[in-house]
Amino acid sequence: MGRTMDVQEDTFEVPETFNTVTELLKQAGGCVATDGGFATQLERHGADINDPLWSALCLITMPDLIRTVHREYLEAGAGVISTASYQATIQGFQSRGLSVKEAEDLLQTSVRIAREERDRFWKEYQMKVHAGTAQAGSYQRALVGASIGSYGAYLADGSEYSGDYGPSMTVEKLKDFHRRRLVVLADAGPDLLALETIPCKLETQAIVELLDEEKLRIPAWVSFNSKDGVNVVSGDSLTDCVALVDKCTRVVAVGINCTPPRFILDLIRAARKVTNKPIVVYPNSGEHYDPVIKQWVESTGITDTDFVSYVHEWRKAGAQLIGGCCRTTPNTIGAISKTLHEH
Ligand code: MET
Ligand SMILES: [Zn+2]
Repeated sequence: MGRTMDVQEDTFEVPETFNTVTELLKQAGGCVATDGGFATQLERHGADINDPLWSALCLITMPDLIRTVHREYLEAGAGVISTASYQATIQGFQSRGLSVKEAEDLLQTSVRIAREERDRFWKEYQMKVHAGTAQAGSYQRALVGASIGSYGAYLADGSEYSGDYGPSMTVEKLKDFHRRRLVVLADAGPDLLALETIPCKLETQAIVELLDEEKLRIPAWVSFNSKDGVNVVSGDSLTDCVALVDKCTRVVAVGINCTPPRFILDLIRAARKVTNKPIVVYPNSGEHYDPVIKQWVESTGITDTDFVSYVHEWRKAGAQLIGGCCRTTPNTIGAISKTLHEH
């Protein structure tokens, strides 16, 4: 009898663990699943987020649903979960009549909820392993990535898919836009800052300068989107953007998100030429987002099975963190996670 079956939850000691991407990848054998479409899954549960705050609206209206979605992705095998803060900005909350303090509290709440769900899930899993009802190694303790959308996501006018911020935009203005949110989210104690759907070089420059200027203790990943498999959506060169990020020691992974799966392989290969940092890819389902009607146009996308058939190629080309973005679900992530465990 090597195991005690009757451990009490309140006395169970969760083993010491890690919180870096490097350790996570080591534990996972070199490649790990991330989560999938967060806003997508809120909508599948019936949340109406057709709103400038998008998924961040649920921080005000349905925090319990945010917990549920995190939980679903953890159960599916996500080794990184991203918070509900993608489109949560102090400016955006203020325009809804909230004070700066209330807005900052909501940003912190997004991290707190994700951490709590991660800790709860991990503790329950450890107890099951201890009791012999779950296999060790089926899950890694997930990292919490504080999601930070681009300036275009805040504008909620589709410019996160065009990268067109107009001729008067500058690096300084973009730094001013991002600065306080980055600091508040980093102070809330996520494992990393997940800068996502970055559409142009100007914003990339702003981000890397800001990460260094603010000397944030929390590392970051920076992820771009593309609509042609060569450049980021603004038309700026992906390799230029990745090379900028590569120089920043606070960046622990770089990648591609919210981009059709068919473009991902070429983008990984291009990125690999200019960085040795771990590559993260979390494509959307391949469906097309129409910013005018603010809807994803169905029937252009691929199924979860098709999606998974790409995973080996992506891994072989150097992707080490693989998940999904808009229109992917816990099913997609479950399938990716299963495939990664088989190899
Ligand atoms: C427009 S990309 C959205 C990324 C965000 N993490 C989400 O899945 O909701
Ligand atoms: Zn997306």
